[in-house]
Amino acid sequence: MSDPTRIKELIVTPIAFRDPPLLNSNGVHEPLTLRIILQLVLEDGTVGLGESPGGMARLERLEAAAKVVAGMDVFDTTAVGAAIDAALLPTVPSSHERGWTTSAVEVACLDAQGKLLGRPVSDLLGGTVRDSVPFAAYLFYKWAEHPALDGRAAVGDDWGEALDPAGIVEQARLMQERYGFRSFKLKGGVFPPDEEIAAIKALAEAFPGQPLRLDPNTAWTVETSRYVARELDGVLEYLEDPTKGIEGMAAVAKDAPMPLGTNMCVIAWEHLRPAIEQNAIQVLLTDHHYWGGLRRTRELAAVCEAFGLALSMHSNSHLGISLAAMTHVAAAIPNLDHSCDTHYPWNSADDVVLPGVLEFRDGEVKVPTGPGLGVELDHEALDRLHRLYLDSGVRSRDDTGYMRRFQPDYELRLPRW
Ligand SMILES: O=C([O-])C(=O)C[C@H](O)[C@@H](O)C(=O)[O-]
Ligand SMILES: [Mg+2]
Repeated sequence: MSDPTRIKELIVTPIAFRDPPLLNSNGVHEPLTLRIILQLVLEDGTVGLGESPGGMARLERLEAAAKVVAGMDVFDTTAVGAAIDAALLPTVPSSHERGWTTSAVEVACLDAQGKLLGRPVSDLLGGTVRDSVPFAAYLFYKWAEHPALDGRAAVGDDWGEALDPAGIVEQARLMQERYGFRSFKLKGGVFPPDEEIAAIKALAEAFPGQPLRLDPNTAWTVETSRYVARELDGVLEYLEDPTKGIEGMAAVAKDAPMPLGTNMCVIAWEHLRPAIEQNAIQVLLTDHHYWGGLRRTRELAAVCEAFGLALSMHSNSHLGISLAAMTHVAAAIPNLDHSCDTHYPWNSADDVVLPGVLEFRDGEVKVPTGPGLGVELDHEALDRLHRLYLDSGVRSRDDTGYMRRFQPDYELRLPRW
């Protein structure tokens, strides 16, 4: 007799979807970005959903994971994670890298468990401490459109250009109008620091009292970071990854007047000890996609609480399965001190989940109450975006290479200033 909680198969589907020309310290987002959608099918036909960042390496690892999880019990997530980890170990020495794979599969397991039990994933994480989760508007310098290229016409969007303080304030107003966000993060590291300081000051004037953050993704030296921190004293709730590495961040933190946050220098369990010992960071941006999944993220929150680190949440270009997972875990973490990052407004037009559940009201997403993640797969959208993946030929993210198509002398330099 078949056992309903046994995993029958893991279906791994790479997809591509539209992305605006968002600028960062590495270059510019390409017209298409990649994710991988997981359908974990149980013997009884229950399907658990997962979503992972894309790219060939991640796809191959998830396909390898699919081979080892078949036949395992969906409630045995520790064993599922260990089996995947062991399968990847010979070819993927980095535990952080292996974590991307185990995390995506854990979310699919939890979604399936919730569906079997008729309970939301947040219940499986210990229950909610908030009914809705606050997110920040994620502001980017951006071009008005993807320029015409290789016979392809230019691709515009309804956000417009943002290349100076006025453009950033206008984008923030649109974000607030459309989604009600009450805090703002600016992706920096694009223009000389004084221009980005001016943009933050313009936001502070336009949105008095609303929390602001700036994240140049290590585009600055220690000296430049100290200068920016001084200039933005009293203006930022935290400054994110101004410079590279735990030592560099510790040097900046010594006299920065605001907390420093990271999703770059503390990305694995072994980074916590040196970062805490050196007081390199005061805010950790967690991300269940690489911290081992939703349960490990909950555990990470407890570690942060023990050591007095504040907690925020990182995001990359993502769709609704990830947003649902982020919302469930954020709802279950008592010490979530800051609104979470999300790229969702930039990509939601191409979602793979049916509309109606994940909506931003006053900058918050209500925690889904349906079984599992509470979202339903849009099979038509999945097929369409998988075909787009196959036809596009895009197989990895290359912000720098894409920038060079328009500025051949563009150099990736970190720190740049
Ligand atoms: O907080 C962050 O560092 C990010 O969101 C990383 C992303 O890759 C962001 O820089 C982007 O999408 O360009
Ligand atoms: Mg960051």
